[in-house]
Amino acid sequence: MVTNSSCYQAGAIGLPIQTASSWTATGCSLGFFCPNNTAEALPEYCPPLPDCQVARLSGLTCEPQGILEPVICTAGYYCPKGAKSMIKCPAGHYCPQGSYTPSVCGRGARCSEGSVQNLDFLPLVILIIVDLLLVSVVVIIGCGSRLKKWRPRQQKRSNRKTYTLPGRVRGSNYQEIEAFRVQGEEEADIAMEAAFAPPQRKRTGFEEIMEPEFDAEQELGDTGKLSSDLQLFVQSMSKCIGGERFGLNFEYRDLKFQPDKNKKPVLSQVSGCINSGSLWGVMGASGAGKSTFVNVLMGKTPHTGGETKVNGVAGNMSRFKKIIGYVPQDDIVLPELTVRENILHSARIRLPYTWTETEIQNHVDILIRCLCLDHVQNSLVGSTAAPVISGGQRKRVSIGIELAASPSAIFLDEPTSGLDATSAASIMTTLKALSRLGITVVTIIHQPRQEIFDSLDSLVLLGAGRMIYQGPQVHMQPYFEQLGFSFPNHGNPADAMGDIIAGEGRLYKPHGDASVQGLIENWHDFSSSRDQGGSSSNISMVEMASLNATIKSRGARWYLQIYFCFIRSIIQQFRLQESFWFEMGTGAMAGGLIGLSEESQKGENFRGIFNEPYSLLSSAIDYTSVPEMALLVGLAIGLTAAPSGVKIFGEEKLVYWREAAAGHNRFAYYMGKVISTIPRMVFANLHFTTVFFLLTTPRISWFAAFAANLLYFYCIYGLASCISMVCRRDDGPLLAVIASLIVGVLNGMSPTLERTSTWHVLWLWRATPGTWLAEAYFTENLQPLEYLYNIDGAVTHLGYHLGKYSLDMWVLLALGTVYRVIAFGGLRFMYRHKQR
Ligand SMILES: Nc1ncnc2c1ncn2[C@@H]1O[C@H](COP(=O)(O)OP(=O)(O)OP(=O)(O)O)[C@@H](O)[C@H]1O
Repeated sequence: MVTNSSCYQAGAIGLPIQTASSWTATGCSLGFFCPNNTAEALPEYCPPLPDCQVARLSGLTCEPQGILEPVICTAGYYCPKGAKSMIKCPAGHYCPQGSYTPSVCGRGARCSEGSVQNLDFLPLVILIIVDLLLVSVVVIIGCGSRLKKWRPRQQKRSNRKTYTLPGRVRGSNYQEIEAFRVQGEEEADIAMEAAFAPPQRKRTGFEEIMEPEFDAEQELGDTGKLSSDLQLFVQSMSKCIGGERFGLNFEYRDLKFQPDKNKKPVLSQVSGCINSGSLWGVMGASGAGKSTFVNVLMGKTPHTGGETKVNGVAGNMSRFKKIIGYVPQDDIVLPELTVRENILHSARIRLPYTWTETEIQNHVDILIRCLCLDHVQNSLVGSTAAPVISGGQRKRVSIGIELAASPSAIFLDEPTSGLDATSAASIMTTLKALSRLGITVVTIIHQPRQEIFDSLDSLVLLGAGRMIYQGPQVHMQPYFEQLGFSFPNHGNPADAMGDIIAGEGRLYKPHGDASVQGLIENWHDFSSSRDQGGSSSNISMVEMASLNATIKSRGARWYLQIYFCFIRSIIQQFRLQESFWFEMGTGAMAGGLIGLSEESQKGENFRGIFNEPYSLLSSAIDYTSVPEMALLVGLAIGLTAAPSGVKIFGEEKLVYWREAAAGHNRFAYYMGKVISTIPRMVFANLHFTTVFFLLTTPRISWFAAFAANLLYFYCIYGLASCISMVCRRDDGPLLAVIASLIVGVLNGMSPTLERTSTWHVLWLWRATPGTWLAEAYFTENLQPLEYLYNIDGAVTHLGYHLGKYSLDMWVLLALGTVYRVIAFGGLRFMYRHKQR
């Protein structure tokens, strides 16, 4: 029997409203208990007293306003169906407000009786274990590499020690003394003699070649006379080339390059040929067209007129890019890798796919010895700002990266600029030796010193994009003298020549025409009347077929290239540990700060209108705490991941361009990078989510939050890689952070998605990962409360979809992938644009 007296008994003003329809045989609705109700005394809502009204408007619950009013089960208690009173939450469980059954706490949680939230420490324990493992791995690898370096040093030191032993054995290392003891005096003597034979320093191939008595032609014909390193290198090369003939012969006739926008050609009427077996120098004043000439010859820049032939065969030059090496002026090497690692990566990617790892390692060993880099092979290359090896050694590494691919021709852009005299001479010695191996070596050179100039065999002199001279270096001076120029008796002829071709010829020819234009015309007349510095030696069809087969066989399979790029990137990240640990620290700190701001809510981050018929009992609604939490998560991940994403993708554009031009698989490079960021994202996310979760204790499960956050990390890394493609290196981190803040803020909290749809810009919000992250959080935090609150009201108000967690995850994955595709497309576009 319903009685109105219940309200008056409580002193409330107004008439009671029957909520009888909610009454079932089992009692009142889930999450409530109705202490005084029976089938005869049905639940009633009594208008609240002012104090209670204030409390409800503040989002708090208040005392029941009548004895028949249903009571929401308070936090720390649960109210099973039909219960007449609340039951305290048992130990090992937690009971937020409105619980009808206690929820089991996590395995790592310590939930005492009456707990309101699941404070699970298990993820924190896992995080600590993971960190300890990571630190151990770092320490073990660090010790391992130190030991690797320390052992040979120790070996050397112990070799130097002198021990006095019976008999005539003197001076040994510990092992040898042991050998002496074990094997007996006579046997040990033999061992000692071998051990103490004065160390024969191997002369490198290049030293051997540059000996005055060295007869290159003869020695190349008879490899038996070459030094052992060089012999091995020749063998290795010939295995790669598929024969003894390494070099490419370039022939060009009336070569022209005129960009679309230029009124005048950059290069015109350039004819001649460059044969293998000698060291060529391309010289000319600044802007004379040297780089353009070399780029056209290599096939990097397509010529707009004339004809080029390689080994007598005309066609697209770029098909030879796998067997042509190009050493840029700036040493584009990876500073975090060692000398050996830089060269080895190139060898693994560019040598024939049929080569085994042992063969590749042997090839690299020989090459490193030939380049005199064996003593620094395990040293980091370092950057120009913080060098570890010398400038000359860096240049050798840069050359080694190209030689590792056993190229048939190698082009170098000012390989001696910025080097001291000794290093420059040494580089030229190296190049000369390479040319003697039969490799075609062409180098752009600026104002060479006398000894460098003397080491050149042949010259190509350009002026205003036209040919001024091409032929043997020793014939250059007589040629100009015959034109009326007089060279100083004791100066460097290269200096005088440099002045003449730069338009300062008047200094050396006071009378008559000394202009560049005159020189061009003279050469034109001269070359028309004679053979232009030798003719290109054509090769037979069989040799050409073999060359084509060689080109086809070059390069590791694409999936192996992905693997090699992945490994290289992991090594780089390992060497840049500070940045890794900084990201982990930032993740944990951001998780902690957000967690602290949400901690006071004790996991109660949604309050809606109670399901009918108890809607009148509802306190103030809170629809925005969940999207607000997602917003903070998005911003925190943006701050953590964006700078790292830029650093990983943006600092190596030059390396990418160099490798792409050398025929590396561009997709493999990018994929290797992308995959290598996954462990980093997982660890950073583990730090962020664990700390954030521990303080916030939201209703979303730890795994669901981890997955959503991880995919958001994936999106931010992708976005950062896009940013790094379009902006300057220095601006990258800041712009990436700004972009990640924007996509984080556009998450549908304010303005709501509902509102944006009325503005017809919902698509913009739906195109940002922030919205999908917020929707995932919304779904996972609200769905468990569907029995208690009218969730549809929140859905209608905000515009998120409910129950679409999987879809949200897929969309986040897709968005992150789209960002990467855009970044990769941008990288390719910029590469093409750069080539033009
Ligand atoms: N793709 C291009 N579009 C327009 N102009 C170009 C292009 N390539 C080269 N040039 C112009 O052609 C001229 C020759 O350029 P190039 O780089 O070949 O000269 P260089 O002799 O190598 O000069 P430097 O010694 O200063 O490097 C320059 O004035 C350059 O601006």
